[in-house]
Parts: sequence; structure tokens; C-alpha cells
Amino acid sequence: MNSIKVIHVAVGVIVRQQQILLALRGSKQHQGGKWEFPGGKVEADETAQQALIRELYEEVAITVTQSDSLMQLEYAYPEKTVLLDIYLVTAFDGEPHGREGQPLRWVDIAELDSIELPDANQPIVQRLQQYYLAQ
Ligand SMILES: Nc1nc2c([nH]c(=O)n2[C@H]2C[C@H](O)[C@@H](COP(=O)(O)OP(=O)(O)OP(=O)(O)O)O2)c(=O)[nH]1
Ligand SMILES: [Mg+2]
Repeated sequence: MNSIKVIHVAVGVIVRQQQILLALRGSKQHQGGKWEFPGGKVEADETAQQALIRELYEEVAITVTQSDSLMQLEYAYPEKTVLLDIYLVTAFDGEPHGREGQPLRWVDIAELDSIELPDANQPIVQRLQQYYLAQ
């Protein structure tokens, strides 16, 4: 049977001066109360990169001007399976603010592994720390 629906999500790792932007998920959302990389579901009529640009504008009011694919990962939560399409956002216009009232924070890449992120995000943190803190 092919009844498992995978939810395709575009996620932005927004980097500025060795720090990364996190947003707090609402307590009633899936994975609520955890800090996320801003992003959201890819709609039927768009590519993941288009969804990224739309979501980052809707959620944190920035216009992405440079984004590159970092990795894709699928993760099965007990209640749903997500396919995260993760982009490194290295240039953008505007100063981020939480347009939906959500708190935002900039964190050092070295600090990322001590923050409560959604369970699926562990490989992203590993990759970022390897990539930026290698030397
Ligand atoms: N944005 C985001 N979502 C993540 C991360 N890690 C992770 O497992 N997810 C999951 C949680 C959700 O099940 C899904 C993203 O859904 P979402 O709630 O952000 O979707 P959306 O912005 O389109 O929101 P909505 O309109 O459906 O409320 O992906 C992450 O770092 N960032
Ligand atoms: Mg979202």
C-alpha cells in the first residue's frame, strides 16, 4: 500500500556573521515549543526553492537573494513523515522579525547543539557544525 503521505517542507538556514536565525514554534503546533529554522510546506504549484522564498517572506519578512541547497532529509515522526528540503540562505534583504508574533533569536553555530530543535533536525546541526567549525 502506498498510503503514507510525506509532507514536503522547505527550510531556511539563514546565516549571518557565523550566526543562524531560529524561530520559536507555537506551543500548539507540531513540534511545538521547539526552535526551528524558518520555513513551511511546499504547495502543489511551486518548487521547494519558491516555497522557501515565499515562507521566509511570510514568516520573518526577509527577501532571500542567495540560497543554495544544503541537504534533504526524510524523518518519520510518530504522527507524520516529513521531507525537509534544507537551504543555506547566505544573503537576504530586510531585517528579520517574527511576522506571526513568534520570537526569533540569532545563535552561534557552536551553540546549536545545546538548543531544543525538532527531532528531525539533528543531522542538519551536525552538518552545519562540521561545515563551519571544521578548522
Ligand atoms: N519550519 C520548519 N519545520 C520543521 C523543522 N524541522 C521539522 O521537523 N519541521 C517540521 C515541523 C512541521 O511538521 C513541518 C513544517 O510545517 P510548518 O508548520 O512550518 O508549515 P507551514 O509554515 O506551512 O505552516 P502552516 O501554514 O501549515 O501552519 O516540518 C524546521 O527546522 N523548520
Ligand atoms: Mg512554518
